[in-house]
Amino acid sequence: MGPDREQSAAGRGRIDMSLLKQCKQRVSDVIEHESGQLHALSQDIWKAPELAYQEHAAHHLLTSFFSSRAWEVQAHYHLDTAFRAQWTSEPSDSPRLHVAFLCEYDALPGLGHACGHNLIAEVSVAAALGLRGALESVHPPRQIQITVLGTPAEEDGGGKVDLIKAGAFEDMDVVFMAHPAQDDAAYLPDIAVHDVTVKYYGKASHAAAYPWEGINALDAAILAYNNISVLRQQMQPSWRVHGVIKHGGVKPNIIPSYTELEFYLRAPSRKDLAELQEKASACFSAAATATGCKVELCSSSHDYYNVLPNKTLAQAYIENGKQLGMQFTTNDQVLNALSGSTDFGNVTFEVPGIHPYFFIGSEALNHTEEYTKAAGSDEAQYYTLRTAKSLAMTALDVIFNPDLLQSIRHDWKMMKQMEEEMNSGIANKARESSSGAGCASC
Ligand SMILES: NCCCC(=O)N[C@@H](CCCN)C(=O)O
Repeated sequence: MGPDREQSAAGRGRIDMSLLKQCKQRVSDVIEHESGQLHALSQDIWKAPELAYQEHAAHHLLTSFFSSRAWEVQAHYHLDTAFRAQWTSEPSDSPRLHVAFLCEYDALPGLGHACGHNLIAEVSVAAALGLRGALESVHPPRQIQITVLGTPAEEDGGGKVDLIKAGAFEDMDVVFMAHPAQDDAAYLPDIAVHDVTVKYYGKASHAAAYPWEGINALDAAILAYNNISVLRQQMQPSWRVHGVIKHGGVKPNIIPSYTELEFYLRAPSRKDLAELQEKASACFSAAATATGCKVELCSSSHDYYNVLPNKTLAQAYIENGKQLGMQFTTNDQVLNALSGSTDFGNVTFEVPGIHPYFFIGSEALNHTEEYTKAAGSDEAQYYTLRTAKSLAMTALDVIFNPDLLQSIRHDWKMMKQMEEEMNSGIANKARESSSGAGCASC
Protein backbone atom coordinates (compact mmCIF):
# COMPACT_ATOMS: atom_id res chain seq x y z
CA MET A 1 0.00 0.00 0.00
CA GLY A 2 1.49 3.33 -1.03
CA PRO A 3 1.54 6.28 1.37
CA ASP A 4 -1.26 7.94 -0.57
CA ARG A 5 -3.57 4.95 -0.43
CA GLU A 6 -4.31 3.97 3.14
CA GLN A 7 -6.47 1.14 4.29
CA SER A 8 -9.09 2.36 6.74
CA ALA A 9 -8.94 1.06 10.31
CA ALA A 10 -11.56 -1.65 9.95
CA GLY A 11 -9.96 -2.75 6.69
CA ARG A 12 -13.21 -2.45 4.75
CA GLY A 13 -12.38 0.42 2.44
CA ARG A 14 -9.40 2.15 0.99
CA ILE A 15 -9.12 5.89 1.24
CA ASP A 16 -7.60 7.59 -1.73
CA MET A 17 -5.46 10.05 0.25
CA SER A 18 -4.14 11.92 -2.74
CA LEU A 19 -7.67 12.48 -4.02
CA LEU A 20 -8.77 13.62 -0.57
CA LYS A 21 -5.82 16.02 -0.41
CA GLN A 22 -6.64 17.34 -3.85
CA CYS A 23 -10.25 17.89 -2.80
CA LYS A 24 -9.17 19.75 0.34
CA GLN A 25 -6.99 22.03 -1.76
CA ARG A 26 -9.94 22.61 -4.08
CA VAL A 27 -12.13 23.58 -1.08
CA SER A 28 -9.62 26.30 -0.22
CA ASP A 29 -9.34 27.50 -3.81
CA VAL A 30 -13.08 27.74 -4.33
CA ILE A 31 -13.64 29.58 -1.04
CA GLU A 32 -10.80 32.00 -1.82
CA HIS A 33 -12.21 32.56 -5.30
CA GLU A 34 -15.66 33.37 -3.84
CA SER A 35 -14.31 35.43 -0.93
CA GLY A 36 -15.46 38.79 -2.33
CA GLN A 37 -19.03 37.58 -2.88
CA LEU A 38 -19.10 35.86 0.51
CA HIS A 39 -17.93 38.99 2.27
CA ALA A 40 -20.56 41.06 0.46
CA LEU A 41 -23.27 38.58 1.46
CA SER A 42 -22.28 38.67 5.10
CA GLN A 43 -21.98 42.48 5.04
CA ASP A 44 -25.47 42.82 3.57
CA ILE A 45 -26.89 40.65 6.34
CA TRP A 46 -24.88 42.54 8.98
CA LYS A 47 -25.99 45.97 7.76
CA ALA A 48 -29.71 45.17 8.02
CA PRO A 49 -30.08 43.20 11.27
CA GLU A 50 -33.42 41.44 11.69
CA LEU A 51 -34.97 39.78 14.72
CA ALA A 52 -36.03 36.15 15.09
CA TYR A 53 -38.60 34.93 12.55
CA GLN A 54 -38.43 38.31 10.77
CA GLU A 55 -35.24 37.75 8.77
CA HIS A 56 -36.92 38.51 5.44
CA ALA A 57 -34.04 40.44 3.87
CA ALA A 58 -31.48 37.81 4.92
CA HIS A 59 -33.73 35.07 3.58
CA HIS A 60 -33.97 36.90 0.26
CA LEU A 61 -30.20 37.51 0.09
CA LEU A 62 -29.34 33.89 0.83
CA THR A 63 -31.93 32.26 -1.43
CA SER A 64 -30.97 34.61 -4.31
CA PHE A 65 -27.30 33.79 -3.74
CA PHE A 66 -27.93 30.06 -4.11
CA SER A 67 -30.42 30.37 -6.97
CA SER A 68 -27.89 32.37 -8.97
CA ARG A 69 -25.37 29.53 -8.51
CA ALA A 70 -27.67 26.78 -9.76
CA TRP A 71 -28.56 25.25 -6.42
CA GLU A 72 -32.06 23.84 -6.04
CA VAL A 73 -33.67 26.27 -3.63
CA GLN A 74 -36.81 25.92 -1.53
CA ALA A 75 -37.60 29.38 -0.18
CA HIS A 76 -39.90 29.76 2.85
CA TYR A 77 -39.15 26.16 3.78
CA HIS A 78 -41.75 25.30 6.48
CA LEU A 79 -41.18 28.76 8.00
CA ASP A 80 -41.42 32.16 6.34
CA THR A 81 -37.73 32.89 6.77
CA ALA A 82 -36.26 29.38 6.53
CA PHE A 83 -34.88 27.94 3.32
CA ARG A 84 -33.25 24.85 1.92
CA ALA A 85 -30.69 24.92 -0.89
CA GLN A 86 -29.36 21.65 -2.21
CA TRP A 87 -27.01 20.12 -4.69
CA THR A 88 -26.52 16.44 -5.46
CA SER A 89 -23.60 14.79 -7.19
CA GLU A 90 -23.95 12.18 -9.94
CA PRO A 91 -25.75 8.99 -8.90
CA SER A 92 -23.58 6.04 -7.92
CA ASP A 93 -24.11 2.45 -6.79
CA SER A 94 -23.40 3.15 -3.13
CA PRO A 95 -26.11 4.73 -1.00
CA ARG A 96 -26.25 8.51 -0.95
CA LEU A 97 -24.60 10.45 1.89
CA HIS A 98 -26.32 13.65 2.96
CA VAL A 99 -24.34 16.39 4.66
CA ALA A 100 -25.86 19.69 5.73
CA PHE A 101 -24.56 23.12 6.69
CA LEU A 102 -26.80 25.24 8.87
CA CYS A 103 -27.10 29.01 8.54
CA GLU A 104 -28.34 31.37 11.23
CA TYR A 105 -29.01 35.02 10.46
CA ASP A 106 -31.08 36.58 13.23
CA ALA A 107 -29.84 39.51 15.30
CA LEU A 108 -30.37 40.92 18.78
CA PRO A 109 -32.76 43.75 19.69
CA GLY A 110 -30.90 47.03 20.03
CA LEU A 111 -27.48 45.52 19.33
CA GLY A 112 -27.63 44.22 15.76
CA HIS A 113 -25.36 41.30 14.91
CA ALA A 114 -23.77 41.16 18.35
CA CYS A 115 -23.58 37.36 18.16
CA GLY A 116 -22.15 37.36 14.64
CA HIS A 117 -24.90 35.30 13.00
CA ASN A 118 -24.04 37.02 9.71
CA LEU A 119 -20.74 35.14 9.98
CA ILE A 120 -22.50 31.86 10.81
CA ALA A 121 -24.42 32.23 7.56
CA GLU A 122 -21.22 33.07 5.69
CA VAL A 123 -19.34 30.07 7.11
CA SER A 124 -22.02 27.62 6.03
CA VAL A 125 -22.49 29.16 2.59
CA ALA A 126 -18.72 29.18 2.02
CA ALA A 127 -18.29 25.60 3.25
CA ALA A 128 -21.09 24.38 0.97
CA LEU A 129 -19.64 26.17 -2.07
CA GLY A 130 -16.18 24.81 -1.29
CA LEU A 131 -17.43 21.27 -0.80
CA ARG A 132 -19.50 21.32 -3.97
CA GLY A 133 -16.55 22.72 -5.95
CA ALA A 134 -14.30 19.96 -4.63
CA LEU A 135 -16.77 17.18 -5.38
CA GLU A 136 -17.43 18.50 -8.87
CA SER A 137 -13.74 18.18 -9.64
CA VAL A 138 -13.59 14.41 -8.89
CA HIS A 139 -15.72 11.27 -8.79
CA PRO A 140 -16.68 11.05 -5.12
CA PRO A 141 -16.78 7.52 -3.66
CA ARG A 142 -20.58 7.72 -3.36
CA GLN A 143 -23.42 10.03 -4.27
CA ILE A 144 -23.34 13.12 -2.10
CA GLN A 145 -26.15 15.49 -1.27
CA ILE A 146 -25.17 18.86 0.17
CA THR A 147 -27.91 20.86 1.84
CA VAL A 148 -27.67 24.35 3.20
CA LEU A 149 -30.48 24.81 5.68
CA GLY A 150 -31.46 28.35 6.58
CA THR A 151 -32.57 28.17 10.21
CA PRO A 152 -34.18 31.35 11.56
CA ALA A 153 -34.69 32.47 15.13
CA GLU A 154 -31.82 31.09 17.19
CA GLU A 155 -31.75 34.07 19.55
CA ASP A 156 -35.42 33.75 20.34
CA GLY A 157 -37.89 31.00 19.58
CA GLY A 158 -35.84 28.16 18.10
CA GLY A 159 -36.32 27.86 14.35
CA LYS A 160 -34.34 24.61 14.30
CA VAL A 161 -36.86 23.04 16.65
CA ASP A 162 -39.69 24.06 14.30
CA LEU A 163 -37.72 22.52 11.45
CA ILE A 164 -37.07 19.31 13.39
CA LYS A 165 -40.82 19.02 13.98
CA ALA A 166 -41.41 19.52 10.24
CA GLY A 167 -39.02 16.63 9.48
CA ALA A 168 -36.30 18.78 7.91
CA PHE A 169 -33.45 16.76 9.44
CA GLU A 170 -34.86 13.30 8.84
CA ASP A 171 -32.74 12.34 5.84
CA MET A 172 -29.48 13.99 6.94
CA ASP A 173 -26.36 12.06 7.94
CA VAL A 174 -24.14 14.75 9.46
CA VAL A 175 -24.78 18.45 10.12
CA PHE A 176 -22.25 21.24 10.44
CA MET A 177 -22.21 24.84 11.58
CA ALA A 178 -19.82 27.12 13.47
CA HIS A 179 -20.35 29.99 15.88
CA PRO A 180 -18.25 33.14 16.36
CA ALA A 181 -16.59 33.50 19.77
CA GLN A 182 -13.24 34.62 21.23
CA ASP A 183 -11.33 31.38 20.61
CA ASP A 184 -11.15 28.44 18.29
CA ALA A 185 -12.68 25.41 20.01
CA ALA A 186 -14.19 22.29 18.47
CA TYR A 187 -16.67 22.06 21.33
CA LEU A 188 -17.81 24.32 24.15
CA PRO A 189 -20.58 23.27 26.50
CA ASP A 190 -23.89 24.75 25.38
CA ILE A 191 -26.50 24.03 27.98
CA ALA A 192 -30.27 23.50 28.00
CA VAL A 193 -32.51 26.55 28.37
CA HIS A 194 -36.13 27.19 29.24
CA ASP A 195 -37.56 30.67 28.57
CA VAL A 196 -40.46 31.81 30.70
CA THR A 197 -42.53 35.00 30.76
CA VAL A 198 -44.04 35.78 34.15
CA LYS A 199 -47.13 37.98 34.28
CA TYR A 200 -48.58 39.48 37.46
CA TYR A 201 -52.11 40.83 37.52
CA GLY A 202 -52.99 43.19 40.37
CA LYS A 203 -55.41 46.11 40.75
CA ALA A 204 -54.83 49.79 40.00
CA SER A 205 -55.59 52.48 42.54
CA HIS A 206 -54.47 56.03 43.40
CA ALA A 207 -51.10 55.42 45.07
CA ALA A 208 -51.48 58.31 47.58
CA ALA A 209 -55.22 58.69 48.06
CA TYR A 210 -56.34 55.05 48.56
CA PRO A 211 -53.39 52.69 48.06
CA TRP A 212 -55.11 50.08 50.26
CA GLU A 213 -57.59 49.56 47.42
CA GLY A 214 -54.79 48.48 45.07
CA ILE A 215 -52.98 45.18 44.49
CA ASN A 216 -49.42 45.96 43.56
CA ALA A 217 -48.14 43.93 40.59
CA LEU A 218 -44.78 45.72 40.69
CA ASP A 219 -44.23 44.48 44.25
CA ALA A 220 -44.88 40.97 42.94
CA ALA A 221 -42.33 41.48 40.15
CA ILE A 222 -39.70 42.79 42.58
CA LEU A 223 -40.32 39.93 45.00
CA ALA A 224 -40.07 37.43 42.15
CA TYR A 225 -36.76 38.94 41.06
CA ASN A 226 -35.48 38.85 44.65
CA ASN A 227 -36.77 35.31 45.28
CA ILE A 228 -34.72 34.18 42.28
CA SER A 229 -31.67 36.04 43.61
CA VAL A 230 -32.05 34.19 46.91
CA LEU A 231 -32.48 30.86 45.11
CA ARG A 232 -29.21 31.49 43.26
CA GLN A 233 -27.12 30.77 46.36
CA GLN A 234 -28.56 27.26 46.55
CA MET A 235 -28.29 26.51 42.85
CA GLN A 236 -25.77 24.16 41.29
CA PRO A 237 -22.76 26.18 40.06
CA SER A 238 -23.59 25.13 36.50
CA TRP A 239 -27.13 26.48 36.62
CA ARG A 240 -28.04 29.97 35.43
CA VAL A 241 -31.14 32.11 35.91
CA HIS A 242 -31.34 35.64 34.57
CA GLY A 243 -34.22 37.91 33.84
CA VAL A 244 -35.49 41.36 32.93
CA ILE A 245 -38.57 43.36 33.83
CA LYS A 246 -40.38 44.04 30.58
CA HIS A 247 -43.32 45.97 32.05
CA GLY A 248 -42.98 47.60 35.43
CA GLY A 249 -46.06 49.78 35.63
CA VAL A 250 -46.93 53.10 34.01
CA LYS A 251 -46.93 55.97 36.51
CA PRO A 252 -45.81 56.41 40.12
CA ASN A 253 -49.23 57.57 41.24
CA ILE A 254 -50.99 54.51 39.88
CA ILE A 255 -50.54 51.24 41.78
CA PRO A 256 -49.27 48.99 38.96
CA SER A 257 -51.99 46.57 37.96
CA TYR A 258 -49.84 44.60 35.52
CA THR A 259 -46.16 43.66 35.33
CA GLU A 260 -44.24 41.27 33.16
CA LEU A 261 -40.82 39.67 33.50
CA GLU A 262 -38.88 37.37 31.23
CA PHE A 263 -36.43 34.83 32.59
CA TYR A 264 -34.08 32.30 31.03
CA LEU A 265 -33.43 29.20 33.13
CA ARG A 266 -30.39 27.14 32.15
CA ALA A 267 -28.81 23.87 33.22
CA PRO A 268 -26.38 21.40 31.65
CA SER A 269 -29.02 18.71 31.20
CA ARG A 270 -32.74 18.57 30.68
CA LYS A 271 -33.01 16.64 33.92
CA ASP A 272 -31.43 19.47 35.91
CA LEU A 273 -33.45 21.99 33.95
CA ALA A 274 -36.70 20.35 35.07
CA GLU A 275 -35.55 20.62 38.68
CA LEU A 276 -34.56 24.26 38.27
CA GLN A 277 -37.86 24.99 36.57
CA GLU A 278 -39.76 23.68 39.59
CA LYS A 279 -37.72 25.82 41.99
CA ALA A 280 -38.12 28.96 39.86
CA SER A 281 -41.86 28.39 39.53
CA ALA A 282 -42.11 28.30 43.32
CA CYS A 283 -40.30 31.68 43.47
CA PHE A 284 -42.76 33.20 40.99
CA SER A 285 -45.84 31.80 42.73
CA ALA A 286 -44.63 32.88 46.17
CA ALA A 287 -44.42 36.49 44.96
CA ALA A 288 -48.03 36.29 43.82
CA THR A 289 -49.19 34.85 47.14
CA ALA A 290 -47.37 37.52 49.13
CA THR A 291 -48.93 40.38 47.17
CA GLY A 292 -52.35 38.98 46.36
CA CYS A 293 -51.67 39.14 42.63
CA LYS A 294 -52.59 36.53 40.09
CA VAL A 295 -49.64 35.01 38.26
CA GLU A 296 -49.40 33.49 34.83
CA LEU A 297 -46.30 31.62 33.61
CA CYS A 298 -45.95 31.46 29.84
CA SER A 299 -43.26 29.13 28.57
CA SER A 300 -41.81 29.74 25.15
CA SER A 301 -42.82 27.05 22.71
CA HIS A 302 -39.42 25.32 22.59
CA ASP A 303 -36.84 24.46 25.22
CA TYR A 304 -33.31 24.22 23.82
CA TYR A 305 -31.40 21.06 24.63
CA ASN A 306 -27.75 20.83 25.59
CA VAL A 307 -25.41 20.18 22.65
CA LEU A 308 -24.25 16.56 22.43
CA PRO A 309 -20.51 16.50 21.73
CA ASN A 310 -19.17 14.19 19.06
CA LYS A 311 -15.52 13.44 19.72
CA THR A 312 -14.81 11.88 16.33
CA LEU A 313 -16.15 14.87 14.45
CA ALA A 314 -14.38 17.22 16.86
CA GLN A 315 -11.06 15.46 16.31
CA ALA A 316 -11.41 15.58 12.53
CA TYR A 317 -12.28 19.28 12.72
CA ILE A 318 -9.27 19.99 14.94
CA GLU A 319 -6.92 18.18 12.57
CA ASN A 320 -8.16 20.17 9.59
CA GLY A 321 -8.19 23.42 11.55
CA LYS A 322 -4.60 22.92 12.69
CA GLN A 323 -3.53 22.37 9.09
CA LEU A 324 -5.06 25.75 8.36
CA GLY A 325 -3.22 27.42 11.24
CA MET A 326 -5.93 27.44 13.91
CA GLN A 327 -4.67 27.47 17.45
CA PHE A 328 -7.29 25.68 19.46
CA THR A 329 -7.71 26.95 22.98
CA THR A 330 -6.35 24.76 25.76
CA ASN A 331 -7.56 27.13 28.44
CA ASP A 332 -9.66 25.05 30.85
CA GLN A 333 -11.59 28.11 31.89
CA VAL A 334 -12.77 28.58 28.32
CA LEU A 335 -13.29 24.89 27.63
CA ASN A 336 -15.42 24.38 30.73
CA ALA A 337 -17.20 27.72 30.71
CA LEU A 338 -20.90 27.76 29.94
CA SER A 339 -21.20 29.40 26.58
CA GLY A 340 -24.96 29.86 26.52
CA SER A 341 -27.50 27.78 24.70
CA THR A 342 -28.47 27.03 21.13
CA ASP A 343 -31.25 25.23 19.29
CA PHE A 344 -28.46 23.28 17.60
CA GLY A 345 -28.59 21.27 20.84
CA ASN A 346 -31.97 19.85 19.77
CA VAL A 347 -30.50 19.05 16.34
CA THR A 348 -27.76 16.95 17.96
CA PHE A 349 -30.48 14.71 19.42
CA GLU A 350 -31.72 14.06 15.86
CA VAL A 351 -28.53 13.65 13.85
CA PRO A 352 -24.76 13.70 14.55
CA GLY A 353 -23.35 17.19 14.23
CA ILE A 354 -20.64 19.65 15.16
CA HIS A 355 -20.96 23.25 16.41
CA PRO A 356 -17.40 24.54 16.85
CA TYR A 357 -16.59 28.07 17.98
CA PHE A 358 -14.21 30.36 16.12
CA PHE A 359 -12.06 33.38 16.82
CA ILE A 360 -12.94 36.41 14.70
CA GLY A 361 -9.86 38.54 15.29
CA SER A 362 -11.21 40.41 18.31
CA GLU A 363 -11.24 40.03 22.09
CA ALA A 364 -14.74 41.54 22.24
CA LEU A 365 -17.43 39.48 23.99
CA ASN A 366 -20.65 38.26 22.37
CA HIS A 367 -23.82 40.29 22.95
CA THR A 368 -21.98 43.63 23.18
CA GLU A 369 -21.73 46.61 20.83
CA GLU A 370 -18.04 45.80 20.42
CA TYR A 371 -18.88 42.34 19.13
CA THR A 372 -21.33 43.79 16.62
CA LYS A 373 -18.49 45.89 15.27
CA ALA A 374 -16.12 42.92 15.19
CA ALA A 375 -18.67 40.75 13.34
CA GLY A 376 -18.85 43.36 10.60
CA SER A 377 -15.11 44.02 10.39
CA ASP A 378 -12.85 43.12 7.48
CA GLU A 379 -10.57 41.37 9.95
CA ALA A 380 -13.22 38.75 10.77
CA GLN A 381 -13.20 37.59 7.16
CA TYR A 382 -9.94 35.66 7.27
CA TYR A 383 -11.05 33.67 10.34
CA THR A 384 -14.56 33.11 9.01
CA LEU A 385 -13.34 31.65 5.73
CA ARG A 386 -10.73 29.56 7.50
CA THR A 387 -13.49 28.08 9.62
CA ALA A 388 -15.56 27.37 6.52
CA LYS A 389 -12.60 25.55 4.96
CA SER A 390 -12.10 23.45 8.04
CA LEU A 391 -15.78 22.48 8.15
CA ALA A 392 -15.83 21.56 4.44
CA MET A 393 -12.61 19.57 4.82
CA THR A 394 -14.13 17.70 7.75
CA ALA A 395 -17.13 16.91 5.54
CA LEU A 396 -14.67 15.55 2.95
CA ASP A 397 -13.12 13.29 5.60
CA VAL A 398 -16.60 11.96 6.37
CA ILE A 399 -17.27 11.39 2.67
CA PHE A 400 -13.95 9.70 1.88
CA ASN A 401 -13.57 7.66 5.06
CA PRO A 402 -16.48 5.29 5.80
CA ASP A 403 -14.88 4.25 9.09
CA LEU A 404 -14.95 7.83 10.26
CA LEU A 405 -18.67 8.02 9.55
CA GLN A 406 -19.21 4.81 11.44
CA SER A 407 -17.29 6.13 14.41
CA ILE A 408 -19.28 9.41 14.29
CA ARG A 409 -22.51 7.42 14.37
CA HIS A 410 -21.24 5.26 17.20
CA ASP A 411 -20.27 8.32 19.30
CA TRP A 412 -23.64 9.84 18.63
CA LYS A 413 -25.60 6.74 19.62
CA MET A 414 -23.62 6.38 22.86
CA MET A 415 -24.07 10.04 23.85
CA LYS A 416 -27.73 10.01 22.99
CA GLN A 417 -28.38 6.81 24.88
CA MET A 418 -26.60 8.16 27.95
CA GLU A 419 -28.59 11.41 27.85
CA GLU A 420 -31.88 9.67 27.28
CA GLU A 421 -31.33 7.31 30.20
CA MET A 422 -30.50 10.29 32.38
CA ASN A 423 -33.54 12.24 31.19
CA SER A 424 -36.09 9.44 31.38
CA GLY A 425 -39.10 10.37 33.46
CA ILE A 426 -38.58 14.11 33.42
CA ALA A 427 -40.96 15.00 30.62
CA ASN A 428 -44.11 15.15 32.73
CA LYS A 429 -42.47 16.81 35.69
CA ALA A 430 -41.17 19.65 33.54
CA ARG A 431 -44.56 20.12 31.91
CA GLU A 432 -46.29 20.33 35.30
CA SER A 433 -44.10 23.14 36.60
CA SER A 434 -44.76 25.36 33.58
CA SER A 435 -48.28 26.50 32.87
CA GLY A 436 -47.37 27.40 29.27
CA ALA A 437 -50.05 25.17 27.84
CA GLY A 438 -52.81 26.91 29.77
CA CYS A 439 -51.53 30.40 29.08
CA ALA A 440 -54.14 31.84 26.76
CA SER A 441 -52.58 35.31 26.54
CA CYS A 442 -49.15 34.23 25.24
N1 LIG B 1 -23.80 29.61 22.57
C1 LIG B 1 -24.57 30.09 21.51
C2 LIG B 1 -24.70 31.55 21.65
C3 LIG B 1 -25.95 32.01 20.98
C4 LIG B 1 -26.85 32.59 22.00
O1 LIG B 1 -26.51 33.52 22.70
N2 LIG B 1 -28.02 32.02 22.12
C5 LIG B 1 -28.97 32.47 23.04
C6 LIG B 1 -30.19 31.64 22.91
C7 LIG B 1 -31.26 32.04 23.88
C8 LIG B 1 -32.54 31.29 23.65
N3 LIG B 1 -33.50 31.63 24.62
C9 LIG B 1 -28.42 32.41 24.45
O2 LIG B 1 -28.74 33.31 25.23
O3 LIG B 1 -27.70 31.49 24.82
